[in-house]
Amino acid sequence: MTLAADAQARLDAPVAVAPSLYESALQLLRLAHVLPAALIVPIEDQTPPGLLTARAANVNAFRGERNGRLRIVNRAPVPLEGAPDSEFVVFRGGEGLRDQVAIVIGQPNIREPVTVRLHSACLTGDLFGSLKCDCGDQLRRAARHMAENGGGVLLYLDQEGRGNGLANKIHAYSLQSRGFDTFDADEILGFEEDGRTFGFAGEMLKLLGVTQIRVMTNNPTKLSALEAAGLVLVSDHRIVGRKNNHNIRYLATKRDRAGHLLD
Ligand SMILES: Nc1nc2c(ncn2[C@@H]2O[C@H](COP(=O)(O)OP(=O)(O)OP(=O)(O)O)[C@@H](O)[C@H]2O)c(=O)[nH]1
Ligand SMILES: [Zn+2]
Repeated sequence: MTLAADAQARLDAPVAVAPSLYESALQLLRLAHVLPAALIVPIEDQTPPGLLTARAANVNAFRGERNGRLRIVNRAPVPLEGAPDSEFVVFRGGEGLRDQVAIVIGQPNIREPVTVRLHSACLTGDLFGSLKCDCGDQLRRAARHMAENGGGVLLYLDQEGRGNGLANKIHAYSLQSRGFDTFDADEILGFEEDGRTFGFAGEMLKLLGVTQIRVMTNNPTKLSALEAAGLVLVSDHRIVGRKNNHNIRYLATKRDRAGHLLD
């Protein structure tokens, strides 16, 4: 909490390896999209009445377990501008019980390699065209590319703010307005460099019958996660948004610190 309240405090803050129980507590808070700051109070005897309890092992296993429970709950055609032959497929039962969406654009042949994009939600960029990132351009360009090139599957993942949630992303933006870069701002708030996982996205593709993929991304972590989920990666290609004065540092930071394949 001190670190979040005073960004400068991190410079000489003592750092120690956290015991695994503490890590589980932080993981629980991250899953709940609140600041990962926990007050640890040992309980001597019995658990006081009225206190919710969760086992550390269950918290640690939560993400992996939930992937196996994903299922399609609804699907319907939704014509999109530039991609009129589109269908929204909603999945439920995964991580955090959040609904996830696959948009099937055109009529991709699922027996052949299918063009796919895993797009992490970005309210500011996707909906309002924020100039701070490249998300809105990437989303629309991916949909258009699929519509014009034999179709594809666009996974719109409920991972706002690289999985930290909207409130924490805007908190991070307030730190960025004081000069911190995108990853340092998250670190000050107590988040990992990038806490997203993509295994469940692989499960979504498999539930749609997709086995071979051409992936539109600059993020190598997405490629390895999809391969680890059992999909055959046939090719990948870059998907870029327009550069401007507001996002140029963000794009360079992703390239230099997170290995994104951006020139
Ligand atoms: N925490 C945090 N999240 C951000 C920030 N800017 C954008 N995001 C989120 O980052 C996610 C997109 O991640 P990016 O790093 O832009 O791209 P990517 O998904 O890793 O890779 P691509 O497939 O190449 O687009 C979205 O969920 C955005 O809401 C930021 O400064 N802080
Ligand atoms: Zn964005």
